[in-house]
Amino acid sequence: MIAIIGGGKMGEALLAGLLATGHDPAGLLVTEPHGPRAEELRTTYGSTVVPAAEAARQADTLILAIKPQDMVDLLDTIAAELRPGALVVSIAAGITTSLLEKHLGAGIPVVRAMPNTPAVVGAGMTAITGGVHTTGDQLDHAEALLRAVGDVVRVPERHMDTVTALSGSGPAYFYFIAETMIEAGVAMGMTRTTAHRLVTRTISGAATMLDSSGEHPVVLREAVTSPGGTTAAAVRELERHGVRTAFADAIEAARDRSRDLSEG
Ligand SMILES: NC(=O)C1=CN([C@@H]2O[C@H](COP(=O)(O)OP(=O)(O)OC[C@H]3O[C@@H](n4cnc5c(N)ncnc54)[C@H](OP(=O)(O)O)[C@@H]3O)[C@@H](O)[C@H]2O)C=CC1
Ligand SMILES: O=C(O)[C@@H]1CCC=N1
Repeated sequence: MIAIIGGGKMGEALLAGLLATGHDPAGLLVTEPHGPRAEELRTTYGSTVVPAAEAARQADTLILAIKPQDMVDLLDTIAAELRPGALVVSIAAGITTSLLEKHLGAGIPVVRAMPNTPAVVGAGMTAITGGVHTTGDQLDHAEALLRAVGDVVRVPERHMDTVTALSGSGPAYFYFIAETMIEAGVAMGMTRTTAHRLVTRTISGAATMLDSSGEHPVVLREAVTSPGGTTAAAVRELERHGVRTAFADAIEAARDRSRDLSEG
């Protein structure tokens, strides 16, 4: 039995992704304290919604998908209820394996994972790292579970805050770019529907090409940049406005915020 504790944005993305890839709804429990939200998850996914302590008593694998700020209270609630041998996977930004271990008690195997919302369409990117009591088989199990909703990499824990800044928050940066490009098209007189289609397909086409070609993005960008042409004019404006530095600073800020979250 798998329990997803926290039926918010990311908990739902994992739930939807696992169900879409053939997980039996009867083998999935959800914990969600907010009544209307719990009802929505019941009706949309046929989920069984139970309190956290009950989920801990029943599940072999618990996925903790609550806010980092709520984590310590939840760990203290479930610690005494866990089934022997249960694996606890936290997807909370900034929450370290040592904090999980400290509150869950001696010997509990934990995995710190950082997924992203494209998991909902099976195109997630997740990084995982194990705690001191986690065996290779348990890490394999967590990887197999998350692989159902996308790609998975293993990283040393010291990189998890950087992962959070790159791929955890990453989809938001692309939605921000998409939003900005669509608005630019609308400002130039194009219909919102057409601008949306042009931008969406351009982003997904560029991402597919980047992924499948294995080329460095600079090579692909140069292929778009005709001498004396439109792209060169656009890129010069991006550089003039410091967009490269803005991205680097934004990603560092996300990394630093992830570090802060482990301090409560
Ligand atoms: N959103 C994203 O793209 C990603 C998020 N994450 C991580 O996932 C976690 C959840 O984020 P997100 O889904 O965005 O946040 P949300 O606020 O959408 O979801 C959190 C959910 O957990 C519920 N909750 C709060 N306390 C408990 C509890 N004790 N037991 C069970 N459920 C509880 C909340 O209910 P209520 O609102 O009533 O408090 C809410 O529905 C965070 O730790 C975040 O760092 C990781 C990767 C990507
Ligand atoms: O914004 C956040 O804190 C979470 C973690 C990564 C993506 N969303």
